[in-house]
Amino acid sequence: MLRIAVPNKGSLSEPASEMLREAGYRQRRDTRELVLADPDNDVEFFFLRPRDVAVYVGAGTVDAGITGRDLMLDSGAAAEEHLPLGFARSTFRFAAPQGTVTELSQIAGRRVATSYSVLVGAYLAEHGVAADAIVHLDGAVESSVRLGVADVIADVVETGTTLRAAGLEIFGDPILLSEAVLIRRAGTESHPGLETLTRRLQGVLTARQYVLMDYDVPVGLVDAAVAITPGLESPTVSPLHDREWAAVRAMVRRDQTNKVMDDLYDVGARAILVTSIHACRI
Ligand SMILES: Nc1ncnc2c1ncn2[C@@H]1O[C@H](COP(=O)(O)OP(=O)(O)OP(=O)(O)O)[C@@H](O)[C@H]1O
Ligand SMILES: O=P(O)(O)OC[C@H]1O[C@H](OP(=O)(O)OP(=O)(O)O)[C@H](O)[C@@H]1O
Ligand SMILES: [Mg+2]
Repeated sequence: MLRIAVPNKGSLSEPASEMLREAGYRQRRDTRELVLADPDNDVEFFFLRPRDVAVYVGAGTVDAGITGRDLMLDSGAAAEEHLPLGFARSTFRFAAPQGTVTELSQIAGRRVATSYSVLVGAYLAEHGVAADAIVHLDGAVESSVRLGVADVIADVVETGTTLRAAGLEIFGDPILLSEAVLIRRAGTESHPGLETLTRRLQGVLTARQYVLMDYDVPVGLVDAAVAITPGLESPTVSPLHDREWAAVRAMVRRDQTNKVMDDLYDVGARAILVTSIHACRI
């Protein structure tokens, strides 16, 4: 039985469960459920605080877990990234009141508030900057400067709305680019069930990232069209009843759909159809 830790709250929780559901696993209906068995798939899910997921994975009491890259690194647990999952993307950055601090070295002698003390401590040490103190807070870190417990913050930034509202401005390079990741215990043999889970999640990622494109093209223009839609391996080219024309089917990146259709039309393709991929195994 594969044991998987899943965030029970916060911004990772809902998309993580949604992705597992799309991958064919049972997920809880009631957000208060802490454990859920999925006997058909020989899997057991443990719903844990996002910050604790890496701790359990590092201790080896669960085989894998979903958490944020930033949370995993901050935990200091013996866990490693197994598969990036493409949601909960954020950057982790320093910020300060407009015009007060503009570069990393100026953190020397100042107080830094953060919920990610380990991550920030390691980053400052690596860059040879000695802060006056790292003030550990649980959340709402953006208010710490106004309330006088810190001079600078280090926090998760997505749209920047929260920072702006607090009158803060980012400075320095991003400390980290984060997203949700599937993690496993560092340096261990992979559980056979983990390989199935990984393939299923990769299938979900592919189905989200790609569409299926079908079109007809004159036989003499197949090579030009296929150069625009090379697919993942090689596109399918089938004869049509009208021997002058061929039908082509290829996977295309979802975010390039319209540009690819324009280019295909320009080389002479017609009847271009786009279909979503419901599920796949690559
Ligand atoms: N606004 C956001 N946009 C994208 N990702 C985010 C955002 N806020 C947090 N995250 C990411 O989500 C993960 C966990 O953060 P989240 O804030 O959900 O946990 P939490 O702070 O424990 O929950 P809560 O804020 O509900 O107490 C981290 O990996 C973080 O980078
Ligand atoms: O750049 P933005 O799009 O504004 O998003 C970033 C904010 O979102 C998260 O806060 P959350 O709501 O999780 O509150 P918390 O700080 O108490 O964890 C994060 O900690 C930032 O404060
Ligand atoms: Mg939060």
